[in-house]
Amino acid sequence: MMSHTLRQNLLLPTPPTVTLHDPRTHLRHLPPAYSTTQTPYSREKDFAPQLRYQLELPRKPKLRPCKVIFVGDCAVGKTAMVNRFCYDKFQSNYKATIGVDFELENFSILGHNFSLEMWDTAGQERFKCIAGAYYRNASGRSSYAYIPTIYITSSPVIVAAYDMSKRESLEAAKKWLSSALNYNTAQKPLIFLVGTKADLLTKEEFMRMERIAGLAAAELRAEFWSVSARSGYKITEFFQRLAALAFEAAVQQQLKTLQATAKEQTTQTPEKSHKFDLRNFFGSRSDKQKSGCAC
Ligand SMILES: Nc1nc2c(ncn2[C@@H]2O[C@H](COP(=O)(O)OP(=O)(O)OP(=O)(O)O)[C@@H](O)[C@H]2O)c(=O)[nH]1
Repeated sequence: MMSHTLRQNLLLPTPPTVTLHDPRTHLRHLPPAYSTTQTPYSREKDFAPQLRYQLELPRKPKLRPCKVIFVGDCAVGKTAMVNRFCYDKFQSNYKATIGVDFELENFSILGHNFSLEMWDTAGQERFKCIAGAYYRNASGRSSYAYIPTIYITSSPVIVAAYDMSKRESLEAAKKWLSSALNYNTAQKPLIFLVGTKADLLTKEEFMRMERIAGLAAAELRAEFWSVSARSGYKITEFFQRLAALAFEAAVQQQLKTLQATAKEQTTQTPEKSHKFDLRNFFGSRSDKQKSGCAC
C-alpha cells in the first residue's frame, strides 16, 4: 500500500511483467538433425513457412500429447537419458526399470503448448511382453487386463537406444524397433536410433561406431544421434529436435483432418440447400397432391 502511494506520488511507471521462458523447452526454430546430411526428416534450418502461417490462423490446432516410447536392451541408458533431460541429473548406479516408467514434459513451440509423454520401457527380457503392451496403437487392445493400453492418436515417436560401447546392443536395438513397429501399424511413427554413453569411447571408437550406426539408421529409415547422459552431450539438442519434429507432424496431421472435414462439408452443403430451398419454396409433391392441385 505504502509503495503504491509512493509510486503514484513520484509518478513512476509500473514495472513490466517479465515472463521467464525455459530455453530447454521453449522453441521458436526447428533444431537441426545430429547429422544434417543423414536424416529421413527435415533438413531445413527452420519450420516450414506454411506451418507458421497455419499456426497464425484463428482456428488454432488442438494438439494432443505425443507418445514417445523408449526401447532397447537393459542398461543401455534409456532412463538416464530421460532423467538428464527432465531433471538434469545422472545416477551412476544401475536401477533396472520395472515394467514401464512415465515422464511428461511440456514444451512451448512457436507459442503453442505441446507435451511429450515419455514411456521408458524396461529392457530386461522378463518385462518384454509388458513393454509390448504399452506401445500398441489405437487399433490394438492390450491382452493383459491389468495393463492400461495407450491409445495413440497422433503419430508416436519411437526411440531405439543402444550402448555405443556395446556393439551387440545395436543389433538388439534393431530388433526392439521392429517389434515396436509391429504394434504401430496404423500411424507412421517418427523413429530415432540413439547411441548412448558416448563418454566411454575414444575418439576413434566413437567415429567408427557412428559410421556403423549411420548405416543402420539409413537402413531403418531413422534419424541417428549419439549422446551421453553422463556428460549431457547432445541430450538437450536431441529432445528439442524430437519435440519439434513431433510437433510439426502433429500440426500437419491436424490440418489434414481439418481439410478433409471441410471438403466433406462443401460436397454435402449444395445438396442440402437445394433440397431445402425447393421444398420450402414450392412445397413437396405430396403436399400438392394432398391439396388437390392439378399442375
Ligand atoms: N558412462 C555412462 N554411463 C551411463 C550413461 N547412461 C547411463 N549410464 C549408466 O548405465 C547404467 C544403466 O542405465 P539406465 O538408464 O538405468 O539403463 P536402462 O536402459 O534404462 O535400463 P533398463 O531399465 O534395465 O531397461 C546405469 O548404471 C547408468 O549410470 C552414460 O551416458 N554414460
